[in-house]
Amino acid sequence: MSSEELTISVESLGKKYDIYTKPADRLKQMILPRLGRAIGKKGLRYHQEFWALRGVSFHVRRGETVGIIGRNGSGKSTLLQMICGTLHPTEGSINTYGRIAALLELGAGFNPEFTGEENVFLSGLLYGISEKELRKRFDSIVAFADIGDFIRQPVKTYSSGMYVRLAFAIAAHVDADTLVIDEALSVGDIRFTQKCMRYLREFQKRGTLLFVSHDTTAVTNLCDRAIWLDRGQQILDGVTKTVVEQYLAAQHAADRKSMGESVAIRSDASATLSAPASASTAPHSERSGDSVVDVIDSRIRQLNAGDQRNAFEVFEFDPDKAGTEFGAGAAKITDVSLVGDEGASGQLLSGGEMVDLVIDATTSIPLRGPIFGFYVKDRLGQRLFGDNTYLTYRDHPVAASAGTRLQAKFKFRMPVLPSGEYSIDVALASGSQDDHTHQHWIHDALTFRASESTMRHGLVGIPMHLIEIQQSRI
Ligand SMILES: Nc1ncnc2c1ncn2[C@@H]1O[C@H](COP(=O)(O)OP(=O)(O)OP(=O)(O)O)[C@@H](O)[C@H]1O
Repeated sequence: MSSEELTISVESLGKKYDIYTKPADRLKQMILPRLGRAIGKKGLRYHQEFWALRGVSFHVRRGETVGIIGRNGSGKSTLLQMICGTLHPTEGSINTYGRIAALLELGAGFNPEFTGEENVFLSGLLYGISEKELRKRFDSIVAFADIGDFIRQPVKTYSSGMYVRLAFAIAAHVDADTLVIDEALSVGDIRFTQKCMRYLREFQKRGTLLFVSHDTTAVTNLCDRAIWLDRGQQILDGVTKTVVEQYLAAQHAADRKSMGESVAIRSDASATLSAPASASTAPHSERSGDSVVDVIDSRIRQLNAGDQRNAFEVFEFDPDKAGTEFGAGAAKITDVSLVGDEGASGQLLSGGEMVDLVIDATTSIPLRGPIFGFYVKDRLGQRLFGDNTYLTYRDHPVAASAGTRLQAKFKFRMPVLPSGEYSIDVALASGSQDDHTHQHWIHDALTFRASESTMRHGLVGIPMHLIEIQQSRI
C-alpha cells in the first residue's frame, strides 16, 4: 500500500499500566528497587503489570470507515487515545497522515472553566485552524451545535448532550481528513444524532472514519470494515458483517456460560412457546380480490395487552424544532401528525395498530402533480420504510392552484419496532417518480420513541399472520 493511500498505520501496539493495590506500594516501587540494586538484590516488584492493549496491528486506507467493537474494557478507548496522540504507547508504533479530529470521551479537549465560545477557539487553534478562519466559521459552528445562549456559558455548566453537540460541531468544521468517534453519538437527542449521522454519511465520501461503538447495528450500518478487540487483543479484522456476526456469537456464548446453560435454554424455549395464538382469537382480517387485505399479527392482543406493549410516544410537529429543510418553495409543509385509530395526536400509539400519517401543505404558486412522501428512520438515520403518493395519482395527477391547502394521508399498520428513538422525514415534490423537484423536504419533522418491544433483533417487525408448530409421530 502506498503511503498516499494510508491514513493510519498501527504496528504491534501495546499499552501497559502498572497496577498498585495500595498507594504505599507506589512509593515502595519508586524507592526500594533502587535500594535493592544498590545492595545487589534484584526483582523487587510492588505492582502488577496490566496490558490494556497488546500486539495490535492494522492499516487504515484513506476513505475507509472502520468500526472498532469489543466488550467493556477491551481496549477500544485506549487504542483511539493512542491514535489521537493523547496517550503514549508502551510498545509498538503508530503513524497517522493528515489531520485527525476526535470525539473521544465526554469533555476531552475542553477547558471546563472556559465558555463554549472560548473552547471553540481553543480547540480550533489546537487543530491548526487560524483565528481568522475560526472567526469565519464560528457562526456555522454555533448553528451546528444549536445550544443557544449556552455558547457564552462555561462548559462546566453543560449537560452531556451539550458537550457532544459542541464537540461534534467543532470536529465538523476543522477540515479533518480523519474523524475518530468514540460512542459520542449515544448521548444527545434523536434530532442531533440524525444531524450527525447525515454529516458522517457525507463525510464518508471524502474522509476516513474510525468509529467505536457498542452498538453493532450502528457499526454494521456505517462501516465497511471492523476490528474486534477483546481483553486488549485484536481478535479479528475484516468485513464488518463477518466480524460482527462472530463477535455476537462469542458474546452469546459467553453470556450463556455466565448465566448457566439451563437458564438460557429455558428463556429461548419460553420465547418460542409464547408465540402461537389460538386460531379462534387471532384477530386478523383478510379479504382477497381487489378489496382491502389487512394482515394483523396473530398475537397482537397478547402483545399489546401486557406490560410488553410496544408503545410509541409521538412528539408533536414543531416547525422550530424540526431538522434541516430545503426545497424550491412552490409549496410549504405546514403540519405533520401521526395519529392512531382514535384520531387524537400526541397520544400513545402501539406497534401493530392502524395509524394515519397526515401531511398538510399550502401552495404559493400553481403546482401540478404534487407528490407527498415520507420516510421512517431509526436512530442512525437508516430508512426503515416509507412511501409516496405518486403511483396512486400517476394517471390523474392533482392540479393545485396557488393558495391551495393540500392534505395527504397515509393509512398503514404501524410495524412493531425495537425500543428506541425514531424520526420521520416528510417531503412534497412535483413531477414524476423519476424526474421531480423537491418543493419542501423536512428532515425529522416528527419524532417518536418506542418502548417495551418484544422485538429484540432486526429493524422492523412485520405482522406474523400465522405462527404454528406442528407435531407428528416419526
Ligand atoms: N489509567 C489506567 N490505569 C489502569 N488501567 C486502565 C487505565 N485506563 C484504562 N485502563 C484499563 O484498560 C482496559 C481497557 O480500557 P478501555 O477504556 O480502553 O476499554 P474500552 O474497550 O474502551 O471500554 P468501554 O467500552 O467500557 O469504554 C480496561 O480494563 C481499563 O480498566
